[in-house]
Amino acid sequence: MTLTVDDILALAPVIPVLVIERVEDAVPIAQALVKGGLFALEVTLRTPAALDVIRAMSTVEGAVVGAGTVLNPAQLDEALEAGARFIVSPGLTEPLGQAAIASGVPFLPGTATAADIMRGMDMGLSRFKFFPAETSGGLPALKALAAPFHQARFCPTGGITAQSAPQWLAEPAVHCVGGSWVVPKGPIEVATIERLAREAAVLA
Ligand SMILES: O=C(O)C(=O)C[C@H](O)[C@H](O)COP(=O)(O)O
Repeated sequence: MTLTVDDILALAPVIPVLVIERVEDAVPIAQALVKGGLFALEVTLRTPAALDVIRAMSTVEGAVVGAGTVLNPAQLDEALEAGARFIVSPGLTEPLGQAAIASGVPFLPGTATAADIMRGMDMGLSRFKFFPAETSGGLPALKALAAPFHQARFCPTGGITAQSAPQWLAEPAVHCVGGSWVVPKGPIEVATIERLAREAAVLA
């Protein structure tokens, strides 16, 4: 099923940002996240295994697997080829933006300033990652940016925690938040991931 960017943002209040080193971890982690109630999974292209992780996670029923840290059209093509159903980028460049729009894939480019958002809107985009959320001024900055851009909606990411997420989610311009806290680095039990996902899925 083809989903729109709004469909993706509405799947759960939190998009887990995943940095997965070992492809054998992909399916158990995706199963735990889906079981916990998080369905849109952002696999960052930060590890050599990432494209195979996207392929493996895409076999898990209920998982909607996307690629993060997509920096250019070549990586966009690789991610799409691996089956990514949405694309997240830390920023917005003209080449990546044009290629993503031409492909039709739901695309969430990073923005941190009014000029970033205006560049995205010039391309016809209105859904953005706000990145890096906490160090770009946090919630006060997002509120100030959202005021003039009332059609824009955001998925703030970067420095957000289970504790701070509810304040972000209470902002009308925020559709969901992204964060790596659901799958912390290092060896971790799938039961813990499922519990963290379950807690994240009911944040509002
Ligand atoms: O990899 C990317 O594409 C990024 O843009 C960065 C990630 O979204 C953040 O690093 C997640 O932030 P934390 O939840 O603070 O770990």
